[in-house]
Amino acid sequence: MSALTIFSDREASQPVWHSTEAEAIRERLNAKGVRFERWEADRDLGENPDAETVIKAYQHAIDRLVAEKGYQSWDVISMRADNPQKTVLREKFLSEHTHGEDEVRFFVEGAGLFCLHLDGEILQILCEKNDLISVPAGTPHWFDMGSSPHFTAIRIFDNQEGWVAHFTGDKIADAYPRLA
Ligand SMILES: CSCCC(=O)/C(O)=C/O
Ligand SMILES: [Fe+2]
Ligand code: NI
Repeated sequence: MSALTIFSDREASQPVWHSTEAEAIRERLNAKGVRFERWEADRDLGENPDAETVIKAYQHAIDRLVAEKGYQSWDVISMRADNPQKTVLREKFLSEHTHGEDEVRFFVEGAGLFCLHLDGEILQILCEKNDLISVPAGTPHWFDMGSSPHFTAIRIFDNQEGWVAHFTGDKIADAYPRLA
């Protein structure tokens, strides 16, 4: 179940707000400029879909975002617990970073934890299948796929280069809860 848990960025041991209600999550995130919507990820992708299969199945959703926002490129990130790169990739995304563009992700399988560092708060969003999230450009954030990752997400970019991150060097992520 999608969830939002909010902490102060100075106190990692006690959340100040928590909800699993999609509408409450949406309102709270929208107030911070973060887009959060529940879309329909209803296509059968099989057990371990390749990128082409995922793109083909969700071209209609990509087209909708492109028409709305003029995005220029997209790719698919898919992780499973047996991926030999899982620990390296988990560590990479666990380092606080920013992007020069909105981070737009549509979860079509599984789940992952986005953590945004905004206005003195840490917003932890447990995104799951059906969730569309767009984190504003320049927002410091990290992402935890967990020790047994299982998710597939479509990433949509407003440039041709794809994923480019700027690591902040801040170790704040180490203090906050992770995905089990
Ligand atoms: C669900 S996409 C996660 C990886 C990624 O692209 C990113 O930028 C995390 O912050
Ligand atoms: Fe990111
Ligand atoms: Ni699956």
